[in-house]
Amino acid sequence: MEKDSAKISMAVIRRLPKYHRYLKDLLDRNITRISSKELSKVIGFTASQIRQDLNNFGGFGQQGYGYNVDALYDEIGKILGLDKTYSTIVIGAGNLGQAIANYTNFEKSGFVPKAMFDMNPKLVGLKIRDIEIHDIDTVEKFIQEHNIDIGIICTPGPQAQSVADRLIKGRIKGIWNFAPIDLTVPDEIVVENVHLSESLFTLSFLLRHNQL
Ligand SMILES: NC(=O)c1ccc[n+]([C@@H]2O[C@H](COP(=O)([O-])OP(=O)(O)OC[C@H]3O[C@@H](n4cnc5c(N)ncnc54)[C@H](O)[C@@H]3O)[C@@H](O)[C@H]2O)c1
Repeated sequence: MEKDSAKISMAVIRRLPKYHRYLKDLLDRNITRISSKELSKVIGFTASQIRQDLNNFGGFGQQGYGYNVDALYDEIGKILGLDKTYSTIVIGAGNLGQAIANYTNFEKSGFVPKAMFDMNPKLVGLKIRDIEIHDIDTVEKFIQEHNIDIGIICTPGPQAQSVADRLIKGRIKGIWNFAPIDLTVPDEIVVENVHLSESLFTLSFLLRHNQL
């Protein structure tokens, strides 16, 4: 039986996209069946970790057979919510916002960009691919009228909280935050931060300690 998803640890949830990515790779190589031991070799988690992780969602494996790669890929995709499509908007149409809007792979995974928003009047009215940049003052109305699920914050840090407040007022469901601040949001709003500098500084630490 599937456990209540609220009881599944974030550590397990954070590993699921990696399972999904490796399973896709196996499917691309026409590998349709794999044991937890073999999966462990390719993915780098222990076989017992893999069994434990997947048991959280009902197992999927069969003793003596292993995992059906196709079924497991589909199931993990469903658990991740990738069997649905999401409407997204990008706030901040600068370097990063434009790069995200130009990246068509998110759309292929079901994250459909509906609009961009900026406070700079020189950007308003322009398009990135076919995605129009709107005035930030219209964002709340746009979210409600187009039933937007996810707001992607690509503004500088000092503006990010006020942007998040506007998204929440428009009743956004989730925020993907690229600004280097921790947002304060109500419990029902889901936030996922991508703090690129923290990742870079971790690399810096590893480089430094590698050299000692
Ligand atoms: N560019 C990168 O590779 C990168 C890397 C790491 C982190 N980030 C973070 O991503 C964010 C964006 O970076 P960038 O390089 O794209 O900056 P940028 O200056 O090129 O773009 C920011 C855009 O946000 C707009 N903006 C500012 N305040 C706004 C508001 N209140 N409402 C709507 N729009 C507003 C600006 O007009 C501008 O167009 C920053 O927080 C930055 O720290 C960027």
